[in-house]
Amino acid sequence: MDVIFGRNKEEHPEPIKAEVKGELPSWLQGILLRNGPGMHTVGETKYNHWFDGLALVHSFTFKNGEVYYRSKYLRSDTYNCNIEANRIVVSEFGTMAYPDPCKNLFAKAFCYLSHTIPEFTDNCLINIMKTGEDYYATSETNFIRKINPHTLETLEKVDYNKYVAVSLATSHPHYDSAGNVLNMGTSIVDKGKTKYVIFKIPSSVPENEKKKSCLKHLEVLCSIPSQSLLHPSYYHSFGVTENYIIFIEQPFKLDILKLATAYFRGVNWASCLSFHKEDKTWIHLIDKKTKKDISTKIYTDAMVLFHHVNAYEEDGHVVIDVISYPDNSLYQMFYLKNLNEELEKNTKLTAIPACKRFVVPLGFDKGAEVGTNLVKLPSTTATALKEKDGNIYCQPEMLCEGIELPRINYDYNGKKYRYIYATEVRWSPVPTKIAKVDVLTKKKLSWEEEHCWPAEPIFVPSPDLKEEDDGLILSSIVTSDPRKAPFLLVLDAKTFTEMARATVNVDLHLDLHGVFIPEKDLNTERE
Ligand SMILES: CC1=C(/C=C/C(C)=C/C=C/C(C)=C/C=C/C=C(C)/C=C/C=C(C)/C=C/C2=C(C)CCCC2(C)C)C(C)(C)CCC1
Ligand SMILES: [Fe+2]
Repeated sequence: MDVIFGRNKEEHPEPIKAEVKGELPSWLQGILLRNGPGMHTVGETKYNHWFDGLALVHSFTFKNGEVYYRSKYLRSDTYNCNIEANRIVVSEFGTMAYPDPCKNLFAKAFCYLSHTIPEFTDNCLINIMKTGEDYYATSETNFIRKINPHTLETLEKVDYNKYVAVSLATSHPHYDSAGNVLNMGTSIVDKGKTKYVIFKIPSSVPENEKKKSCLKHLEVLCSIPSQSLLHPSYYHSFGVTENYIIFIEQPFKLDILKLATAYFRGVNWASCLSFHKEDKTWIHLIDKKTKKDISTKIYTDAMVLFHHVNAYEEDGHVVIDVISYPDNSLYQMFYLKNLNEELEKNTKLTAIPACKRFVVPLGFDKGAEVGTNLVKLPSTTATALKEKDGNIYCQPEMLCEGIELPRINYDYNGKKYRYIYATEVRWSPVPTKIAKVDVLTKKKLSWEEEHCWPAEPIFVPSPDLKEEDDGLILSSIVTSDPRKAPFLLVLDAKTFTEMARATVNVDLHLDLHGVFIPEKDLNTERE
């Protein structure tokens, strides 16, 4: 399995024509742009964790029935410094790096404080974000990197901190119908406070500032104080509905004192995160109009979640669908020392990922008796019990087990919806299938093929979309058999049958997330 997780991948910056089998609809024109780790060894040094690898951005361009593949390492400051030194000199989440291994601790500290290496990594390997006409590679630090979506060339480095005081920000922003970005980040011990900050990046800039970036007009919408100054919660995504922003404050927390001393203690940042199974998970609903958390305190049992699927309002309730775990074993699973030939044995999750639905009642009867289930939606078995102190305790409904990397038809984001597209996983990090889950009937359709490891499936709506699932699914497929070439799979989203595949004879990397950019959104001047 080293072939898939650990081996450095070659970049292919010049377009390679793929061999298309089947029929691609003529309206499918644009670029599927994806991001993920591609290099885990630099010289003699190796990262510890799969999420540490150097960002390799790749794309499939659809043009008049043909498909072209490209890939290019993000030329981040991190990449450039590492390559120049021929060793890992910039720390990542799971790997603490020391620029000169021969130095003693004091010399190392001096080197660190004198900024001979970039302060924090700009190895943006998780996702792609669109702001206005610009595309950025993103991770979870305060740095994002602009890229050219046509050539995959790396452009300027942007520090969120110039516009909003956050040390961490998610790589799963939301977009409203006008294309404005909504994201959130954590401001750590800033002016004596630790808080979660929700901000908006407009999709356009005033006419007289045409050359400037939308980030210059970033606006803080509101913030939620962290329950603890030195132990803010870790989060990887959040949810939105028409009137609310949903933030789940899980008991998977950062320890700020440990983080601040990690470098000198010789441990990685990941070791400064811990799961407190005795704590509660708080569900915050922030009213978009008042910019405040609703007054009732809502919680559920301790859990860990990375991906929100969707959320919506229905008859005075907020419905929140997430992929959850009973602990943080997912992160442990991706340590490279486990991802070898023995992977199925070494990397066992303690529970398979579960897609759960939480339902929060809004305008409930304040005089209801303690112990009453306040959820009145007939379609769900999720409950919300009123407690003595006025808090509400939510218990979810299980929608489906064994799915991760969820996507939806994004036109239904924040609205009542029916279909989830995701990869299927059981106990180990091997994505065996892609699935379409009908949350109404709980029926599942899936696609699988021997030796195929499918990536996150992306839904592309058809131009004459009438129903939610009128469109295509795009998923890049890595193969574990070296005799079988990888390909980009195109499925009919309704029936989940194969429409076409575009095979490329390259060492395709297993990636994380991405976007499909329809031709109309592509600025052809930059080509
Ligand atoms: C802490 C801190 C810091 C740092 C930071 C960092 C460096 C971060 C990074 C981070 C990161 C970098 C993260 C990542 C994450 C990711 C995730 C969370 C993911 C998830 C995923 C999943 C869920 C998966 C899935 C899959 C695949 C991919 C394949 C196979 C199959 C499966 C499905 C399993 C600083 C210094 C600034 C300061 C402050 C604090
Ligand atoms: Fe993610």
